[in-house]
Amino acid sequence: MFRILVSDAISEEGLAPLRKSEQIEIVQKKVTEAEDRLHEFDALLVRSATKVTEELLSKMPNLKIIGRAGVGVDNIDVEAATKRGIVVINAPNGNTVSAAEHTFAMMAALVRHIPQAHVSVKSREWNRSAFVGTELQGKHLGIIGFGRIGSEVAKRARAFGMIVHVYDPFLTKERAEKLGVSIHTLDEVLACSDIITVHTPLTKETKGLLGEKNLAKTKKGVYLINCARGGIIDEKALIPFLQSGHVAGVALDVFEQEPPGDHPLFAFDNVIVTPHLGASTVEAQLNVATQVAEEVLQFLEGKPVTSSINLPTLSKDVYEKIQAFYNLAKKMGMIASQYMNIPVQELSVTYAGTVADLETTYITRSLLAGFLRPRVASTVNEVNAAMIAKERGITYGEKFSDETHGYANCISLTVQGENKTFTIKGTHIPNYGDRIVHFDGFTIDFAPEGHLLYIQHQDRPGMIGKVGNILGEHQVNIATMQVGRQQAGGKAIMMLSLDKPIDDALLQKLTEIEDIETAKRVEV
Ligand SMILES: NC(=O)c1ccc[n+]([C@@H]2O[C@H](COP(=O)([O-])OP(=O)(O)OC[C@H]3O[C@@H](n4cnc5c(N)ncnc54)[C@H](O)[C@@H]3O)[C@@H](O)[C@H]2O)c1
Ligand SMILES: O=C(O)[C@H](O)COP(=O)(O)O
Repeated sequence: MFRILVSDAISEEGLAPLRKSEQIEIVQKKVTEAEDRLHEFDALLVRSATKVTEELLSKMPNLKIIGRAGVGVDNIDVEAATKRGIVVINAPNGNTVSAAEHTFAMMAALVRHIPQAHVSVKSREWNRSAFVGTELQGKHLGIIGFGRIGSEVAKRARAFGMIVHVYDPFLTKERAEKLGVSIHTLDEVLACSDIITVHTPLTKETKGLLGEKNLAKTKKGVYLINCARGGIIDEKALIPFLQSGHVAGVALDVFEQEPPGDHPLFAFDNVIVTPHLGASTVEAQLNVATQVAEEVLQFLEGKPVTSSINLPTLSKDVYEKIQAFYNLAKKMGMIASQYMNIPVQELSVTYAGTVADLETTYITRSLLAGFLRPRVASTVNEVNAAMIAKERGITYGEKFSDETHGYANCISLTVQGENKTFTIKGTHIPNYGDRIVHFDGFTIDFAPEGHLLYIQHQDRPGMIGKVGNILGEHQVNIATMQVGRQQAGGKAIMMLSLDKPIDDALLQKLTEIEDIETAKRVEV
């Protein structure tokens, strides 16, 4: 049973595909109300309210995937999740339009004093002169952060006859031209805008972006809007600019602390606020829930997720193309790790032939995960393999070559250990399977699966028989046996596939056969 904890309000209709599956149990509870079952859950679905901390993750040892039904993942300790091999996905575009529309609603409300007029009329006042506003048409709108939402806001601004100025350090000239905006520096946007709206994620760079220094660069009478993340506009720094009238008004949908409680900004009549409603529409919530549900189903079926925060994004057809190599690489990593059971410094993967034209990053991650798995007690997978390798001082890299050794494709792994370098080469033959075709300097041909027994020996008559006899005496059946040698009478190797694993005593017995130099078990 795949157990999912839904700890924030997520659209029931969007979750329907998950509810239909008999393999899935959905529990809708706050994490604080599900303490007794936290250890059971395979998946956790959240919005922005649930804080997915390292501490929470430590209580959820079975967690495999975190689904964020929305964009921002600043409420999730992604690094801690990655370290645990937990994939984090989000719904990057499900609430874009709703957030852009909410931004515009706040903009109109701000410059036309709608909330204040609403309260006044409901208090039986009829004070029309108190709420004279300004038009949006002809005003200069500064957009800081020109991604999905920022660009949707720009479209609406142009429809309102506004002049749009954009600051986004990652915006390419081509995209700016395509979207019909000109790129400005932050200072230019601050200096020329009548209204400034922020649409960046909350990061180290954007936290306090509109703090005292940059607020001082804005036009007197500027209006500010934050429907992105609390803290991008420094709430404390705002106060003197409101007191002096430099800032004519502020619209906040998000806060540094949510809920904000009794906030000093609420003392200002020209600060209008909403409780993080940017994505709170029927449409947005259906979109994000549907997207997350689809991703979780993909994950459950062992297929690649498409909107992962901590994995390379793979489309379905790319995954189908690389899957055979992804599996081969993982097995090669596992074999190399068990064979080279010594500390290693570097893994070098070379791709040749048809595999070289594919998305090899993912294949390499699979190989790395396979290599680390026999060496790490906790979960190791494509999500955390790179982080674990770095922690263990293992570097890895990819190369490409034309040398396929006569195969249509060839993956070559060279492992650099203390005083030992080991190379293994593998190929995938469609409709036949995976083959290891080179092993530690020997040409050989065996399937990388099952209970393998590697033996290095002197090339003498009768060696194979001696090994076979001892295994037979111990009721260990040989499924396949492949041999390789560098030259007659020299060094040689056997790779046997056994019907069951062998114990230490039998392994020791094999190493005692004359002219046998090494015997190693390898489980794939
Ligand atoms: N209020 C809400 O309910 C609501 C709804 C949806 C999204 N959001 C927030 O809005 C943010 C933006 O959402 P999005 O979908 O447009 O994300 P996005 O990733 O598409 O766009 C973010 C943009 O910010 C830019 N950026 C990053 N760092 C910057 C910096 N230092 N200065 C200027 N620009 C910078 C990026 O280049 C990118 O273009 C999200 O991170 C989320 O926190 C809030
Ligand atoms: O980042 C987002 O998607 C928005 O802030 C929406 O957050 P919510 O899902 O808590 O409404």
